[in-house]
Amino acid sequence: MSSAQDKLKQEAAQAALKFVQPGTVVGVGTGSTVNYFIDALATMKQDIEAAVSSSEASTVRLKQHGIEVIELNNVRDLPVYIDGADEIDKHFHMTKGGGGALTREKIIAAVADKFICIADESKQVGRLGGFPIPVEVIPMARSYVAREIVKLGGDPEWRQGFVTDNGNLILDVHNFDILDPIELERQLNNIVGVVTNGLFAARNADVALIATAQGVQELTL
Ligand SMILES: O=C(CO)[C@H](O)[C@H](O)COP(=O)(O)O
Repeated sequence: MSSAQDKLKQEAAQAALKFVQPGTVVGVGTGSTVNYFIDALATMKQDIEAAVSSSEASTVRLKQHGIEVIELNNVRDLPVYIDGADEIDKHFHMTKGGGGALTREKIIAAVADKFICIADESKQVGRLGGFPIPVEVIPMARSYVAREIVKLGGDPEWRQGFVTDNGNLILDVHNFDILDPIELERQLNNIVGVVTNGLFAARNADVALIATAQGVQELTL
């Protein structure tokens, strides 16, 4: 364990186990908090049917634990999706995609009945936007999308050297003044060449498990 924050991430991840329903497929996100969740999920791998994964990295870790990973296209019922966040506000709107897995994360979140967000307390914010908003972009549209984002009031920065699992690029957008996350999510997704963006507002979390020094808080709206 490298830090107090890692310990909190691990506690939030462990608390998510109670939302895993035996005999079902589990949706699994991406990131350091989710890595702890995958390790915890391994202790009950005999009880679940399989997992669907939001990234190649999570797939590797799941398989290392002997957890079967199946294609989302073969899943009809997905009771829960468990994932971290870069920021979460009081409406459970989130910024995600620090790890670049936002598109697959958003797809699985859309399919799942419940989104369980696991995070340490540093991720709680009054207003989204301190963490840059990642935007996944088709490579040939990078410059055009960047110019359109400037018109919306953001400062895009190309995450150079990074390619998503889908073969696309990421623009990290700084300095948005986010008064209405649902509207900004929609506006960004309307730019031609954008695959999706890291605002998870139209589909927010249902439950937030926030780890603090005093224990894990289970929050619902
Ligand atoms: O959206 C994500 C990856 O695309 C992660 O959930 C987010 O970046 C939080 O990561 P971590 O748990 O490492 O703090």
